[in-house]
Amino acid sequence: MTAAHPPPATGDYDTSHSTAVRRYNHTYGLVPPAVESLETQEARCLKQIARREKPIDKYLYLSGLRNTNVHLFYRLVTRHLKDMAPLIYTPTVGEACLEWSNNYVQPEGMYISYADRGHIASVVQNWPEPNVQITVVTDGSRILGLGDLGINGMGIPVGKLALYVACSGIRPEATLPLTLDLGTGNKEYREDPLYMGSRRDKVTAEEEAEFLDELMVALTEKWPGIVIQFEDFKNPFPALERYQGKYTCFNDDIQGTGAVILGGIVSAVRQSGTAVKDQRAVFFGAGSAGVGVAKQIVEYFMREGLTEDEARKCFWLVDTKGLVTNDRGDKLAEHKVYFSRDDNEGKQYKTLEEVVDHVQPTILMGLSTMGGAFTPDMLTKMAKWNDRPIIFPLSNPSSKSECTFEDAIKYTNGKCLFASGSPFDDLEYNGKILTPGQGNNMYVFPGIGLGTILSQATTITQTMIYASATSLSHSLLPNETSQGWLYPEIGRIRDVSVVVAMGVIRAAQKAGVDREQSIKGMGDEELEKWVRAKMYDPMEETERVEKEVKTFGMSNGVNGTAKAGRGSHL
Ligand SMILES: NC(=O)C1=CN([C@@H]2O[C@H](COP(=O)(O)OP(=O)(O)OC[C@H]3O[C@@H](n4cnc5c(N)ncnc54)[C@H](O)[C@@H]3O)[C@@H](O)[C@H]2O)C=CC1
Ligand SMILES: CC(=O)C(=O)O
Ligand SMILES: [Mg+2]
Repeated sequence: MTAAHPPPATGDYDTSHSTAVRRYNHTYGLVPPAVESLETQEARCLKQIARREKPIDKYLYLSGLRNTNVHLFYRLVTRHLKDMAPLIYTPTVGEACLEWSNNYVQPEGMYISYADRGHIASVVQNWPEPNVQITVVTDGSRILGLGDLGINGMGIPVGKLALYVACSGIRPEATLPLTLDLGTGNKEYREDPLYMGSRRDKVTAEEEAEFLDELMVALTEKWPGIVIQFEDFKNPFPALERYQGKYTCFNDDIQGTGAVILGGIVSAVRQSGTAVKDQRAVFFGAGSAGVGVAKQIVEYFMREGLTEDEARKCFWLVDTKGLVTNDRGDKLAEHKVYFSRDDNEGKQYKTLEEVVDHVQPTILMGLSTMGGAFTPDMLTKMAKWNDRPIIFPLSNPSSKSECTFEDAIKYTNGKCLFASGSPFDDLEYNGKILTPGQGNNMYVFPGIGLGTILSQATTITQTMIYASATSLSHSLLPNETSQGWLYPEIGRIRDVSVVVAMGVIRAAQKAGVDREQSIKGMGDEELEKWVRAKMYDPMEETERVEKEVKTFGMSNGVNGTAKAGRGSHL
């Protein structure tokens, strides 16, 4: 390659490109001669996936595909999302993270180490894509329910951003998977010769805060307006508080999860037949997700007419030490204080069983990382106390789910309203096929990101997050509602993301944090068209490049240098 001809990007190797495009991109002769239809390409991929037995091998094949033919990867994922999401996201991404250093083949994102402090900006400069619009950043300290995986957590930013591209049409090259190498509390990794992160213990909270301050400046100076999504940090509350009014950022585990579960709970409460004021929710897990979800539902209960105190009192949070109470004797982490109970009359409830018996809840929510914690006995009791108990085992991946769909149905005699964080298969029960809901933030974060980018919002307000939840609940189609579904069919997620993005845009406009002037006066129909037109569609990519090369190539001669097909992370 000469300096005048930068090396082809992965999108340029697409076998659907015509000879003219291949000549233009200097890939002629670098791929097999046949010019293939999208159907032929897809058939080959599906065959290769089917040939592999283990989900992790399918994951590795798909990673390879994304890195060699990015648009084909996204064509496959968008057209087969129900089958592909469990492979590129939870549960398989959990296994991919556990084995990240062992399976490493190629760079797929950016790593910034604690040793880089003082010159983070210069590391950020190395990212080869000029127009990044969104990043998902983790320090790997709480990857799904799998604990501190250090830099092996990179699978999560990569997976979440793949969903951004597939589900809300953000262009692949506008995404930056970012993993902070701040040490790991995982001794096994630190001693593993193949582990690819720093072999030091986790930095302190103060050291991390200082590091993040520098990172936020570096990211926003390089890419003004960049949306920053915090993901899978062990204690993300302080950073969210510090940055949410200052940068265009949100925390997916607190806010995205809060919104997605709120979206499902609105339908579940309606179907449960129990009035909002009579709802009693036991939350197993009082961390980022537990508190984030509970707070979001408090807001909903208040909009339904309860006072804040009445709404707050509908929640009983349980952590490793039992029911969170004022007089438990330990110093509560700040984020738990809001829900701490004062009506326990001096009695402490140490286990989930005790709390469940004490409260007799209408809602049982699991965000604890404790697989199997919802026992048959608890599920049976939930069905005894309620016509339609709400059972949401939300921990990921599947091995951490507080119960399976099968157990929830079996022990509640098919009565429960169910959603889990990771997918479960449909189930036949009493001659009927039952479909489980997937209460996973993947239903909202793509729309939150897209709406924020398109409205050019300066910050992501609580009203924008709330709007994502209500938009999600409104996105259910009549045939989905009539079957009692709590979440839309997963294959429709691109349409759902449009609805969510529109809700987010409207909320940004109302809050006055938007900067995109051209859409201010648009009605809903016009706005929807505008949003859809802005979305990357991998199905149209071949044609788009073809046209671009025809126009651009002719005016620049055959050896043009525009990277018409660029689209990889790197
Ligand atoms: N479905 C979804 O969209 C989402 C699911 N999650 C899942 O929720 C789980 C928790 O995530 P975070 O809240 O961010 O983690 P976290 O570490 O902030 O909180 C975990 C909570 O569970 C409690 N816990 C842990 N072990 C326990 C035990 N043996 N007994 C009682 N309580 C116990 C901890 O005390 C803590 O309150 C993870 O599995 C994660 O994958 C998180 C975000 C989104
Ligand atoms: C889904 C997600 O964000 C989590 O499990 O952490
Ligand atoms: Mg997460």
